[in-house]
Amino acid sequence: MSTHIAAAPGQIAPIVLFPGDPLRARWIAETFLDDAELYSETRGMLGFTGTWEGHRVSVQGSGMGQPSMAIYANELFDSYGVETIVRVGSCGALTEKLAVRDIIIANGACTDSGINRVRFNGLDYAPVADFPLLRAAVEASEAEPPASAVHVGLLLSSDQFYSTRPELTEPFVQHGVLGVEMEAAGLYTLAAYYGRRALAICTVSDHIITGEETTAQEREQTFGDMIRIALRAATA
Ligand SMILES: Nc1nc2c(nc(Br)n2[C@@H]2O[C@H](CO)[C@@H](O)[C@H]2O)c(=O)[nH]1
Repeated sequence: MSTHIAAAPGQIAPIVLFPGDPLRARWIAETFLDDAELYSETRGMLGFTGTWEGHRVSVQGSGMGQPSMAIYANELFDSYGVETIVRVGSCGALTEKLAVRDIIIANGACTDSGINRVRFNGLDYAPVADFPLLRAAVEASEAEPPASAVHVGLLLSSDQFYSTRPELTEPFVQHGVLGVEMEAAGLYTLAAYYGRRALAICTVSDHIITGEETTAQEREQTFGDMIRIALRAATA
């Protein structure tokens, strides 16, 4: 057991899919994993382990924002020896190059969070994905193209959902950042610290520029495509 995850040693697989929403973790476990078993529901943040095409895979909710995500990622890496974490989440599109339902495979993640400022004493670290995992995800998306477009690019992991200074995202957009969410940069930093593998794949569920949003049915379809990419990449 760890402070926030009630799993016994060995109950969590080396590969973990990491959605923000615990109910999405349940949906992934029920939809994609055989013999899925609940290993933790501490504070309602659900975690399951099952098998996918013969590989043991776990699904753990991370919660929203880098502080919550970091609690679970630290314990997955440090207390349970997890090797690979793939964040499978949603984000908002920051550019009209993307449409809602598109999928972003994040090669890196910028952040406005204090979490890395503290960690690097005010200097700028570059949180990046594990390259072999990134490459495998791109290859999986090419081998079995999803219904929507796939983009490889940067995310902005913001600490604010209700931004008090929306104009501050402008420089990020001008430097090619594709979407905004709240967890990837912290995950990439922790994976590097522990010498493990991490990747973030996000579906665009809202559009910051156009205000467009996806329907629940569209979200489910696109989310399924993303999970298939994540599973193929993590088990390649
Ligand atoms: N900051 C931010 N986070 C977003 C946005 N759209 C989505 Br989905 N998210 C993600 O969804 C949750 C907030 O609804 C967080 O976990 C974020 O990662 C957005 O437009 N902005």
